[in-house]
Amino acid sequence: MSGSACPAVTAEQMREVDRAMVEDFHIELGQMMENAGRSLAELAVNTFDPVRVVVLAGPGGNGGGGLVAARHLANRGRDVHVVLAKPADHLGEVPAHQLDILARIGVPIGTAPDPPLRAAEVRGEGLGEGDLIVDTLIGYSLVGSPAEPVAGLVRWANGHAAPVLSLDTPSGLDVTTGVAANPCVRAAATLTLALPKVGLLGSPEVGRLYLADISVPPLVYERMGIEIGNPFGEHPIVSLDCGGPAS
Ligand SMILES: NC(=O)C1=CN([C@@H]2O[C@H](COP(=O)(O)OP(=O)(O)OC[C@H]3O[C@@H](n4cnc5c(N)ncnc54)[C@H](O)[C@@H]3O)[C@@H](O)[C@H]2O)[C@@H](O)CC1
Ligand SMILES: [K+]
Repeated sequence: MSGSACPAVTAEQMREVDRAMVEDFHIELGQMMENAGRSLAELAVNTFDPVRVVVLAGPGGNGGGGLVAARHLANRGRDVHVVLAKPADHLGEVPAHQLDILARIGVPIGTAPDPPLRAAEVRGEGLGEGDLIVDTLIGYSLVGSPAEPVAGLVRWANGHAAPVLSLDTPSGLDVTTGVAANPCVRAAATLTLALPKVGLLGSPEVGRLYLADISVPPLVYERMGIEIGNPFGEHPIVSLDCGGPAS
């Protein structure tokens, strides 16, 4: 599927999709987040095959998807380290549930600025090209330019040789206008959810663009007058460049 052939939506339209999912169809946020995070982990393994992964997680729905991905990556034998942008008590209810699970299964969790991560870097054990940074700091609810401590994590990610995989959008990129804030994550790949967002198409910060199913019933789109066809007819993750299953 080419990016231009697929209908793209604004943040406002995507928010309406998410509202309809929860309120009209009773598909819970946690279900969508599980789909998002599992697909993110799948893409991370299939595309980057990392040994070590640092998951940067914001307090909202985007970060929640990152915490789900962290669980799946740890289950699949990857050395995962989570860095929260805000203290745990700032997380929304559903992301907080995901964090609780991670703590119970023993995934290391730090809060920015993250002393263990910095100590490892001082010892020369910083991330290299074979490792991966997963960016789930801010999604479609970005307002203005990333503020500290998110901004520091964005700069940290951009300063590493390790590639960055972003969820929904590179953090700092406005999904509607396509304007990249300062700072903005420069992703090697971005997995966006349900439908591409207009601001992602053609943006150099996005890298390779993939699309994941979060189980939106066709009726949601029909009611909004959006014709999407059947992008996930063969696979729950598709590349918007080549149209095939992500490999
Ligand atoms: N809402 C939903 O129903 C779903 C959302 N999902 C994911 O959740 C995202 C949307 O979630 P939310 O609406 O909770 O919000 P986000 O996770 O996009 O971000 C909101 C958080 O970012 C902070 N923030 C915003 N602008 C900032 C700035 N300039 N500097 C520093 N912090 C800033 C806000 O204070 C807030 O804590 C989507 O992009 C998608 O990735 C998916 O998990 C699936 C379903
Ligand atoms: K993001």
